Amino acid sequence: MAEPEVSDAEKELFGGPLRYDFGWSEHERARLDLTMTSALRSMPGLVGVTLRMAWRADRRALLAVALSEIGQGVAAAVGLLAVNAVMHALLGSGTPGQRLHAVLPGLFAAAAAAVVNSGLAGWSTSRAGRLEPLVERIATTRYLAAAASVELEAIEDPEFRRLIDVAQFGAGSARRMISACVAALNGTISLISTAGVLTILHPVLLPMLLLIAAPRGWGAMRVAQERYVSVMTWVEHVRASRLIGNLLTERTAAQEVRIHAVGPFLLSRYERMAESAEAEQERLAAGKAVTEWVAAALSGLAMAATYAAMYLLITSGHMSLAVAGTAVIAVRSGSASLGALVMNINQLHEESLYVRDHARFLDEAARRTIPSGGDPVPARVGQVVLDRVTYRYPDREAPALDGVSLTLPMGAVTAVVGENGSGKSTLMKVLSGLLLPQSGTVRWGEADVASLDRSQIFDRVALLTQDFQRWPVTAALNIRIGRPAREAGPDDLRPSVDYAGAGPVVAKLPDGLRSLLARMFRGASELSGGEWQKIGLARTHWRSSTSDDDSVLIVDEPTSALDPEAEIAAFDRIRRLAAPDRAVVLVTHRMSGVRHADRIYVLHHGRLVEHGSHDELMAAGGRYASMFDAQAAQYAPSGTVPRPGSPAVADSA
Ligand SMILES: Nc1ncnc2c1ncn2[C@@H]1O[C@H](COP(=O)(O)OP(=O)(O)OP(=O)(O)O)[C@@H](O)[C@H]1O
Repeated sequence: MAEPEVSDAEKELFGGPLRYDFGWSEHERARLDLTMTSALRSMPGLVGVTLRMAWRADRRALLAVALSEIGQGVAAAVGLLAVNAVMHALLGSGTPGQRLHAVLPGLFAAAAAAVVNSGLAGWSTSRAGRLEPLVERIATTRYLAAAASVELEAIEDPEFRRLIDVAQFGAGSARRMISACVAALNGTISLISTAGVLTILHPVLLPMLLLIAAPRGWGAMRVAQERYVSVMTWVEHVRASRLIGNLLTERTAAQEVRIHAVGPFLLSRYERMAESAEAEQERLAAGKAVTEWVAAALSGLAMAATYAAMYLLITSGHMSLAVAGTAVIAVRSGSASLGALVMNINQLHEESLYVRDHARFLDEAARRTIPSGGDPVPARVGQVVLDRVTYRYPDREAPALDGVSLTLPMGAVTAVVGENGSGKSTLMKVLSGLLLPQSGTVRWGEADVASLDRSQIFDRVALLTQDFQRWPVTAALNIRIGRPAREAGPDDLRPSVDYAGAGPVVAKLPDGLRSLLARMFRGASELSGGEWQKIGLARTHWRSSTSDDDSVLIVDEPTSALDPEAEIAAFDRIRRLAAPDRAVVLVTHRMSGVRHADRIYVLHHGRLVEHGSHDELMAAGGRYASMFDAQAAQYAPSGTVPRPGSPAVADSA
């Protein structure tokens, strides 16, 4: 496929034409295979998939739709035959009065057929209107449930993530497939009935009908294909300009947009990118106009040939005037049905690509779902032990954790330190059961996590990470959501609020704990990063305080947004969370926060290189001691630390 001529703005911004790595762009390629025959061949399978989904959703509604569509086809055929009777009566022998009288039964039959037809169409619309949202809801619920229940490893796997992206369009497509199916069924049945009536009237009329409709079908296919080619080549570029446009309105970019004058810069690039996309739209519209004109001309020629043939048949006495009159009406409605049918098959094919992705995602998600069942976790375990644990991310060469062994006794505070990328967060994911090690074991007491019920492991872990979820709900629910199944009113949550030092934060909110913390909604409040961390700490307290069994509390960089005083208080609070039935694990770069831990482990390139108490590690003078000293030096009296940019720094560089 030729690379489109994109604007120079895109080259400047992205270093060349943009290509998104999204699975759904595969479809744009697949759509190009769309030919009349392939679309027709795949039709029964596609209809089957959709019908099965609709059958499971509401079989009565589905049967109603099918019956009403078949009924409409029959009514249309009866209508045509009635028209034929009217024609015969009108053009038959007798006085005008007798002929008018003879017309009446046919007219009544045609009117009755039209009334029945519109009644059935209404019934079909109302039942399809019930099926469509139902099918969409079922498909969406399945998608969301599957996505929420897969292993974390699947969520972090780029391939699977792509499948999640692609499959999200499946539910909407399933809904649209219902209406496309109903329309296709309607088109097929009315075509069959028209074809049947035409064949009864005269055998030559059916091929004539096909000849009239074929150019229009060809035109519809060609316009659709042209559009697909264009979508495929332009989808990334259109999105690129939208991306730039969105940046101008985004809150996160707002400050730089104004102060660095990024606004006018991006706006001019947006305009240039949009202009090149508009030129493509114009080209497409011109092509469409030509194709449609050619199709209409060919169809017109076929129509003229049909009328000429009918003229010859009438003049040679092979066709009556009445049959010819009915045939004119039947040919017009038949060619319209055929054109619509082509469009519907086209749409069915397009939507089915996304429905298939949805099905593929569900299969893959089922394969990667966190297994249910397993042995129960004993209420008392005494300690959690990692024994020579190794974990490597699927898309990485080097292991993130390499033969790590450590023990977390209940009642103790264990700290894990190490430079960026040393494996601390990965260690926490393994510890919490989110990731299973590729070798080595994690044991709760004597039991290996691999044989335990994972949902029970999760139930025993409380997690507070630096990027903990800021849920767009009320402050109370933001705390209660630490254990959402447990009902709690403001009074129940008060100890957690007090524990986290979040009292003043809540007091400032317009409606206390009932205040909504979701900026996008009217009347909602906004918290600062540090205030959110206090809410997070309260949530962790709520979760920990609602468990009686031995558990592990993991806190990963909990104080990064806190001011120095709040940080000291937070570390103190976290230490106090250690209890006879709780092991606390603290991950942080703030060395002052770890010095009081019972035991400190130092990670380096995925390996544990040192462990001991603060005093032992300082005395050993190794990596921990140098990390501690480096941070302590930041707070040394001025003059002993060179200022950035000073000659001393420049000289030593
Ligand atoms: N989802 C992932 N997929 C692939 N590699 C990952 C993933 N998460 C982390 N890694 C890699 O694994 C290694 C350990 O990362 P990890 O996040 O555990 O380090 P960390 O010690 O917590 O770092 P930091 O202090 O910066 O938070 C790093 O090399 C990182 O790039």
